[in-house]
Amino acid sequence: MNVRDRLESGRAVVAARDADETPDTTEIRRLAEAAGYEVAGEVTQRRTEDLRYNLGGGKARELADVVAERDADAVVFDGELSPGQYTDLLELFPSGTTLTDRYRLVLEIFADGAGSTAATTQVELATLRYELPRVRRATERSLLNAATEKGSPVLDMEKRIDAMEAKLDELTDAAADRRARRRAEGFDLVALAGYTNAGKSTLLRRLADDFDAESSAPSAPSGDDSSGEVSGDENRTDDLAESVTVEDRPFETLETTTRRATLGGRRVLLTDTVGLVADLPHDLVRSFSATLDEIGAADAVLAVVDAGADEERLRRRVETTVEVLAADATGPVIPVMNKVDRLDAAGREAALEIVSDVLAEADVETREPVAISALDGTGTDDLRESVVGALPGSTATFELPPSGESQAFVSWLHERGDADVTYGPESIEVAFAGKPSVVDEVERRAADLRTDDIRPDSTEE
Ligand SMILES: Nc1nc2c(ncn2[C@@H]2O[C@H](COP(=O)(O)OP(=O)(O)OP(=O)(O)O)[C@@H](O)[C@H]2O)c(=O)[nH]1
Ligand SMILES: [Mg+2]
Repeated sequence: MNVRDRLESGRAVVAARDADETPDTTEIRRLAEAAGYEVAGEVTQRRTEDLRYNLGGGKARELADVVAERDADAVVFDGELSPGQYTDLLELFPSGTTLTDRYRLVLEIFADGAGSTAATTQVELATLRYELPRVRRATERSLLNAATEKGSPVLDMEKRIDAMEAKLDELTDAAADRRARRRAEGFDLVALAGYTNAGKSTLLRRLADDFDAESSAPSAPSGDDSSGEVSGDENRTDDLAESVTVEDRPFETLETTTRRATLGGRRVLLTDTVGLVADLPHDLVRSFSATLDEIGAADAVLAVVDAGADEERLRRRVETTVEVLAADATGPVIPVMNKVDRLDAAGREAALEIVSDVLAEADVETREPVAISALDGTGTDDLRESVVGALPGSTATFELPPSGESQAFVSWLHERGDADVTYGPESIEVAFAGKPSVVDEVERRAADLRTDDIRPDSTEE
């Protein structure tokens, strides 16, 4: 879904304030562009927050002048504005100017790009949750007893929020059922998580079975199911309505998407998730529950970071990612340092140090970081190995009688995990490694084939 290519939100002046240093506007500019604004100028200030305007009064008036000079339609503010600051700033600007803070900007991007019911509902819910306290305050100010009065805007919003939460619960339950089904079919679930623009979708394409990583289009035909569902049919993937697009801009991916991958003989479902961004109120992140659910349900999580980012950004982005993972991930986390094609040995070393540093402080179960380039494939074999090592696994060795039935069983084994098969004159010897639940089933089926020589040696990891 690339509605945003056609979207034009007008000309915007970007404003940013930071108490400790001159604000860096790179990210807010890129977010503004992703929301369809043409950035026509910027005003920044280093000072503590002014209660009235957020910026100092003089700076706020300077901002108004720049808006007029540049003939801008909008101001994009890098931060969260209180309802009062929002109103007072707007009053300074030429009439007709719109004002968007960081939070609303992200909501705008999502509102413009969200396609599926779940994503649209999540955006609407996040917007309502954001507006509710503001409307409540405004209503209180106008002396309406909003909470009790029938038909009041507050009551109305509360009802809509309840309805949307119920709708989302249903969708969430359906997604959970789907994951349970996939697990029962022997799939491991792996989620790709990380800061926006880190290269998650590029990596998904690199690892998935049905993509040629070099091409920009999926190699399998598109179906019309946008739910992220993967077909139970062994041979094809049915969820390609949303193509996995890669773009050098924040929030290119606005929905979770799942693809099939085979890693070390294991059948894995890889889920690409919505990117994270720093400095958003927690409940907005919470609103994108599909992403958090996928992270929470995954047997392993790949935490993708752009290792090419400068030190300060890298640290901030890893911190943002780790914060979310610490709250939601239950499986082991593999830090993936992507884009190392942009770094020399010293750069890689420096990036590794920062990543390890942040991870050491974090309350998550992590594995060794793996350095890769999703773009040129460097390190992706190591990553595959690391993922397989992080997945819950056990092994079993057994012999089968040389029969047609055993043959069919062996083909089945190859689809369920890593089967090492040796054909002898009297028997077929098999060493199998895979998901514990699959290994249990394998042992049962092998026993049914009347082998009397089953020697399971379970090695839980
Ligand atoms: N040099 C280099 N660029 C990369 C690599 N991986 C991804 N990129 C580029 O980084 C940009 C973002 O890649 P995406 O895969 O869209 O990133 P994402 O994490 O899915 O981003 P969102 O969906 O926006 O959160 C694109 O321009 C990619 O071509 C890499 O290994 N090396
Ligand atoms: Mg993406």
